[in-house]
Amino acid sequence: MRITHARIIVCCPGRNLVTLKLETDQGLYGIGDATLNGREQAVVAYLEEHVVPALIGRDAHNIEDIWQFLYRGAYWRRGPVTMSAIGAVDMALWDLKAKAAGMPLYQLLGGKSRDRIMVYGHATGRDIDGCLEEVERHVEAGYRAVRVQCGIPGIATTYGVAKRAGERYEPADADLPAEHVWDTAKYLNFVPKLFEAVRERFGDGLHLLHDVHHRLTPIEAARLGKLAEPYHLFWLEDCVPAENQSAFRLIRQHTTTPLAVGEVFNSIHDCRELIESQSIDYIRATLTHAGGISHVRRIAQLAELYHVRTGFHGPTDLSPVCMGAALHFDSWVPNFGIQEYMPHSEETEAVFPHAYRFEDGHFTPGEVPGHGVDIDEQLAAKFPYRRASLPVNRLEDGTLWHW
Ligand SMILES: O=C(O)C(=O)C[C@H](O)[C@H](O)CO
Ligand SMILES: [Mg+2]
Repeated sequence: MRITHARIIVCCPGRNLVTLKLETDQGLYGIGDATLNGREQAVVAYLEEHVVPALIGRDAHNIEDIWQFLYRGAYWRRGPVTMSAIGAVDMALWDLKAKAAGMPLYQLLGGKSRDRIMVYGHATGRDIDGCLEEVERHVEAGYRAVRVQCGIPGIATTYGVAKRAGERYEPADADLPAEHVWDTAKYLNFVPKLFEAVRERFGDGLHLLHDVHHRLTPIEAARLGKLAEPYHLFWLEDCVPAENQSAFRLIRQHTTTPLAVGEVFNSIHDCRELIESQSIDYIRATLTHAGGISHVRRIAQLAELYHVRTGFHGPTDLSPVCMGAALHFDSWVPNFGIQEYMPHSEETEAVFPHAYRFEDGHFTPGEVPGHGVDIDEQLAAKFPYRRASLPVNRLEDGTLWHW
C-alpha cells in the first residue's frame, strides 16, 4: 500500500484546525490531526517542506519505520512543531492500517479494555454561582466528572473562563496575543471556596478537576494541594511549569491531592522523570503533539509501570480527528484514567463527520474501520484560516508571567 499523495488541509470552522490526508495506490486514505494552537502554519510549513515530499512512494504499512525515519532521521529531534507533524503522519498511517484490515483502530492496538470512556467536561463561570450553574448543566447532561474554573475577584480576566454563560472558552481569542493579568495571592485565597461550594451543592459523587495552567511556584502549588484535600479533587492540573521537574517532588511531599501534567509535553523524555519518580498521577500528553499513537503508546506503557494513568488533553484546539484516535487509544490502554472533552463548534462537527458518540458522561469510539473520523473537504474550504494567538499573562506590576 504505497503513499501516492499527501495533502494538508487548513480550515477555521470556529477555530483553526490542520488535517493531513494521506492517499494510497489502494484507493484508501488515512487522516491525522496536525493542529498546534496558535502555531498552525509552522506545522504546515514543516509538513509541506520536510515531511510530505519524503513520504511519497513509501509503504504505508511500515508505521514504525516511517516514525523512526521522521524522528531519528531528522537529526533535529523533538519540539512541538516536529512532533505534531510526526503525530499527524502516524495517526493517518494507523487510520490507513485499520481501514486496510477492516477493523476499528482499537482492535489493532490490542482490543478493548473497557466498554466506554469516562470524560470530563468544562464548567466555567464569571463567579462561583455562574460556575455552579454550569456544573449543574453538566450533571444533567450525564457527566460524572467536571473541571471547574471561575473568575477571581479582583482579577479582570481569568484563564479558562468563557466570556458568556453557556459558551465554551477559546484560548486563542485574538489576532495577536492579548495581555491578561494574574495575581497569585488573590487566586490562592479564593479558589478553595469554589471547590467547597461545588462539594456542598453536588456532594461527593462527582469527580472534580481543576487546571492551574502553570501559574504557581512549587511551594504555592503545595499549599493549594493541601487546601484542596478536603474536597478530594480527581486531579490538580499543571500546578507549576513543568520544565523544572524536580519541583514536583517538593509538591508531592506536601500533599495527597492527585497531580496531572503533560499537555505541553511532546516526548517520552519530557515525561520520564515525572513518571519514574512517581511525582504525578496522570499523564496528559496528546496523540497529536507527542508524536502520534506509536509514541504515546510508549509513554503510556512506561507510565503503567509506575501507577500513572492517562488523562489525555482534549480541548477544542485538537480536532475531532485527534479526539477519535484518542478514544480508540483510551478503549485499549490498560492504565486509562479519564479523557478531557470540550465540545467542538457545530461547524467543526459538520466538517469532521465522526463515528464516536457521547452518552451518559462517556464516549464510545464507534465500530467503523480506522479511527472513524473523516473530513468534508468541500465544506472545510468554506472556512479559511484566520490568524489567532494565545494570550500572554502579566503580574499586576507588568512582569511577564507563566501562561
Ligand atoms: O484543556 C486544557 O486543559 C487546557 O489547558 C487548554 C489549553 O489552554 C489549550 O489547549 C492551549 O492551546
Ligand atoms: Mg490544561
